Amino acid sequence: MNQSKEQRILNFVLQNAVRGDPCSVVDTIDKYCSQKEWAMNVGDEKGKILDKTVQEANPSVALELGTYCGYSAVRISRLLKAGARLLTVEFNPEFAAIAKQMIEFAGVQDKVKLLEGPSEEIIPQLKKKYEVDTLDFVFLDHWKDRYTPDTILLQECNLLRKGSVLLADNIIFPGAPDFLNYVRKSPHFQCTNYPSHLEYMQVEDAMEKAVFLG
Ligand SMILES: O=C(NCCc1nnc(-c2ccc3[nH]cnc3c2)[nH]1)c1cc(-c2ccc(F)cc2)cc(O)c1O
Ligand SMILES: [Mg+2]
Repeated sequence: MNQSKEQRILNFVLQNAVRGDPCSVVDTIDKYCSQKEWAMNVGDEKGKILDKTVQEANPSVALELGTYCGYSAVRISRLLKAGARLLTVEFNPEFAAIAKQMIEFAGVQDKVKLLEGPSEEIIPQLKKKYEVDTLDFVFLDHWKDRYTPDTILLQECNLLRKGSVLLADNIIFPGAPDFLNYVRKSPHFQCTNYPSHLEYMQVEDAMEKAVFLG
């Protein structure tokens, strides 16, 4: 049975990156996906916007929706202060299995908890089952038509507090027009747009930051 693209990416990391070094894992995935096979990691150009937003927020508890191979989970967790944690949600069991190995190879498993299942089921469990009070930072990078319902669900579950930072990938490509509409029209969010490019391509893309105002 021939391997999946995600398995090939993991194998390339296991053979070429430095175990326990998150930066080398991130750089090695970028090298593979820019030179060999395109994949939907946030990539280095948008990754730098992600880095700055995470550093500014300096979260104690962060949530990622859409783990995929674990690239942004490794990228985010390498910046977290001691004792801080990232919860990352993945729906697809194959992706989750790859991401688990990627996170362990990078040595960030103590900071990252990978939750397998649909976001609409997991978000309502965060307070009781995963002992979350409120979320300081949320990275939305899952199915683009889930950004809006999940942003509403986060509010309904009282998981956002004044100052919680949402950062959404792919605002232009593949696009999340209803999310953009929702947060920009809402009096509860202060929005900032960050023009960029689709990972590993010269196609226009952007990220949107939406800070919850309470
Ligand atoms: O679909 C994307 N990302 C989503 C993956 C995912 N990984 N996990 C989930 C999940 C996780 C919990 C969920 N709960 C409910 N749905 C869920 C979906 N979704 C995506 C696609 C592209 C893309 C660009 C150009 C193209 F020509 C084709 C594709 C670029 C990107 O940067 C993306 O992020
Ligand atoms: Mg994306």
